Amino acid sequence: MSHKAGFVNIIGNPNVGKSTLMNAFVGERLSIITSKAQTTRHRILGIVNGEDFQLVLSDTPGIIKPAYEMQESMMNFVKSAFEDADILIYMVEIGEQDLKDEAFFNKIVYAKIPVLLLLNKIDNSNQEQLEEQVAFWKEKVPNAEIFPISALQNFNVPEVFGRIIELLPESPAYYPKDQLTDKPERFFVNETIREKILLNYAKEIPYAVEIVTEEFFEDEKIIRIRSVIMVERDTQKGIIIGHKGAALKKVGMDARVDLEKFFGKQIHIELYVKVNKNWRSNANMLKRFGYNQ
Ligand SMILES: Nc1nc2c(ncn2[C@@H]2O[C@H](COP(=O)(O)OP(=O)(O)OP(=O)(O)O)[C@@H](O)[C@H]2O)c(=O)[nH]1
Repeated sequence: MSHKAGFVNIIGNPNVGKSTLMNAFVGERLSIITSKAQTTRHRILGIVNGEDFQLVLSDTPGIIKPAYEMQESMMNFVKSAFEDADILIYMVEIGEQDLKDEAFFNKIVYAKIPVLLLLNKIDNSNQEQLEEQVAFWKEKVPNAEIFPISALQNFNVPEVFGRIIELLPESPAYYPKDQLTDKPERFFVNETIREKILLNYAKEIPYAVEIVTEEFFEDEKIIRIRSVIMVERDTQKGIIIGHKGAALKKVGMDARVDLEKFFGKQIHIELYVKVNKNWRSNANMLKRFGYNQ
């Protein structure tokens, strides 16, 4: 049986309905994971698995609200939104006229991947307004397929989903399907730790790590987590640990704050650092998320 898989990047201003769309997709489909966890350059909104497909939806927060000061980082975000994805979803809401950033907007117009423009919240509009808006966006983004939708009311959402599946390239799954549905918590933990490493260290380090959560034990009150941060070289191990362990401790504390919010429970987290020269070659499935820089 042939299998399709790919990355769909959703961009759009805050509050246009990205999370609601994800939920609508889930309502339609099988297994799913949602998180606000951040990968290197994308925030994964969810993964939708079917027997013969896997759809990884992410957004690129840096685009709309530049959270990173360095110009270079911004450029990476820009690049990744258009080059790492197989399909680009540009989500707008009724009444919206433009992306705030004109240069960015032009990128959408010249994107080399298929662009689906979702005009959301049409339950808030009438026929006349809708027609006017569709005409407006057709002119603005001639390369896009336009779908008026209501993510909230699931209007036209199955059609969008079907079109995405059609457009997905033939590919094996990027994430192991059952493992993910079995142990999504570990995945969130890994991505949260990864994010904290990204924020706390100089640029070279984050790309050289892989996180493995070896223990995730939950009882009524507390979640106990033990994770290993794998690096390629001894020098990197030293940097991650830091003077008297201070740097690693900071990563653990920062991660704990986020994880407590996410899981709504007290978290106890232990972090270890190990040197494993070959992790990179074992991490194929994660390459597309920027591990291969
Ligand atoms: N009327 C209407 N409201 C919607 C629709 N889709 C989303 N909303 C509402 O719009 C608000 C924002 O929706 P979210 O899904 O959180 O938007 P988002 O793009 O994920 O927001 P950020 O995470 O801030 O970027 C919520 O109050 C939703 O209920 C829709 O189709 N119709």
